[in-house]
Amino acid sequence: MSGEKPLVEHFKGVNGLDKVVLREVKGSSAEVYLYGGQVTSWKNDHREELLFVSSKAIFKPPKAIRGGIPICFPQFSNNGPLEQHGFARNRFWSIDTDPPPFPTNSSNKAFVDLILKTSEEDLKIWPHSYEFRLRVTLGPGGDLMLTSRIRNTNNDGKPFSFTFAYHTYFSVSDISEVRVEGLETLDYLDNLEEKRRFTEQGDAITFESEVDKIYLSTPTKIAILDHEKKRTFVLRKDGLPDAVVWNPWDKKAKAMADFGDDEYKHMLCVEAAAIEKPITLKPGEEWKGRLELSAVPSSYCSGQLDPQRVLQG
Ligand SMILES: O=P(O)(O)OC[C@H]1O[C@H](O)[C@H](O)[C@@H](O)[C@@H]1O
Repeated sequence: MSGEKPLVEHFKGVNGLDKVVLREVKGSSAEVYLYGGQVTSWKNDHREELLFVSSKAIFKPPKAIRGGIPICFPQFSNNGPLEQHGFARNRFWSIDTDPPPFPTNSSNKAFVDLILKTSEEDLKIWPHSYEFRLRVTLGPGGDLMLTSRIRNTNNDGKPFSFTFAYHTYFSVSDISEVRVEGLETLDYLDNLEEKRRFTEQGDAITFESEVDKIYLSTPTKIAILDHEKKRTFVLRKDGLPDAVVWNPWDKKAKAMADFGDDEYKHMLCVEAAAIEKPITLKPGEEWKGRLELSAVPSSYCSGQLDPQRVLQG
């Protein structure tokens, strides 16, 4: 081991906030802030950043960090009485030193376990006792995997319900060069049309204006093709039937204090989520939601390959 960097290291990040850095021998890495339990960086083995974080992101409570992978829990968006996207993204998580075992691939050695639990303060706004365990793993090939395990620990016998999203901000070369595959022909709720339900028409999804849609009952695999970068992100998910696609475009970008005016050109959110049908847990029950991201150089970005093969392969 001498001379080799450890796979998991603890550092102070922006504003002295604690962060954990995961590395793999070939050079890929990931960073996780305890604030928000939020992944803020994922780099491939060429050390290229794959996630978008705004240059104006505010790393300071109570503001959530703008970019990376914020966790929306126990409420997605404004679909309920809580603050937008719930409170998990602006709470301090802890390192989970003794996580209950769950099946994993033994070749995955770069991982960190975080935990968020009920606090006296949060009981006032969401009167439920829970344990939220998050494992972030960087695979030997540079894949990024997030597993959330949420348990109802109420001792008053009461169930609780929640909605959830991994609000992933992908870094893209130019939004007008990007195509999303896997959501064609699906039904979606349009947040820009009072959450009315529509059916997606036509081919793969491309971008030329603001978009804020919740696609329903989506396949487990979605691809984001970046023609200019010749890179494809493949998103695989489990336990998360919905997928949000969001780009604020120019006007909304200008209205956000923690987002640069032109940054909308270089990001796209595709969010594995459970929104339409909230998850309900009885005391003692646990829910699991998994997201797996990979970034592959894409010769098939040229459109020469059948996208169905890409999605099913
Ligand atoms: O500004 P935030 O609270 O982080 O939300 C950013 C965006 O998140 C999701 O994608 C929602 O669908 C959007 O409606 C919202 O604007």
